[in-house]
Amino acid sequence: TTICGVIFEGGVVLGADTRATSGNVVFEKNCEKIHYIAPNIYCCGAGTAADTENTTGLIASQLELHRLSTGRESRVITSLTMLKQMLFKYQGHVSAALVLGGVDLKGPHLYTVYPHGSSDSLPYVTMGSGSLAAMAVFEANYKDNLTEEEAKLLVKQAISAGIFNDLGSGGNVNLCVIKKGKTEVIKGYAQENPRKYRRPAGYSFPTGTTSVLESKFQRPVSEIAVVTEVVS
Ligand SMILES: C#CCCCC(=O)N[C@@H](Cc1ccccc1)C(=O)N[C@@H](CC(C)C)B(O)O
Repeated sequence: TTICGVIFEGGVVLGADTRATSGNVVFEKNCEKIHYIAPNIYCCGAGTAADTENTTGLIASQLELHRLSTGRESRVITSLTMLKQMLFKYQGHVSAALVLGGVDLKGPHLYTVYPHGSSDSLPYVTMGSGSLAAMAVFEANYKDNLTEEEAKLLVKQAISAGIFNDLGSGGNVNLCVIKKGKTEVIKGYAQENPRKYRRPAGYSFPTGTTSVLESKFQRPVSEIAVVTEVVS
């Protein structure tokens, strides 16, 4: 996996690839790694798919109950505390490495959360097996006060670095742009690995190619038993 996030002048841009692996095999070519936490908070996950999905899903659910109780927009710090306290409780056995981002009344926020429960707050972050390729792009190109378009392009370049240089990453680039009062999930922002040879759309056998002699639903059961005897 290659996941990342960057803070820009109007909010946060999160990015992720779409490959799931099982050893050397591509298990899924187009999977979702940017998870909903709250209307103004999203979270990218690396590690064990089941752990990232269930951890983010549980906190999203708990935050919804919290919003219903307080009547207020969720704060990013609340989701951070809930995520890290759960991961720490499980002493790293829940393998979820997260990039948490959002915008709340205090402004834009971006964090990393590690499987053991530690976290960092930074202007740009990368996680997953492709994080070094992505971080190289950030270290070479990040600057403060990026525009939205600059931020989206930088995140796309960082994820693409993982897609092309890390075997654990691949597929498309998905983005999530979070601003005050507006969140946009962009699936397939970049699709740089098109399928070369698409197999013919369906087979075309003219009707009657294989004539149906009779349907087993018409024959009495006894006859079917006889046929089976002959075969065995
Ligand atoms: C078997 C099986 C399905 C496992 C799918 C599965 O979680 N793959 C993992 C790698 C992994 C981990 C632990 C055990 C096995 C395989 C994977 O692709 N993680 C990516 C992110 C998730 C959200 C898709 B990335 O970090 O590379």
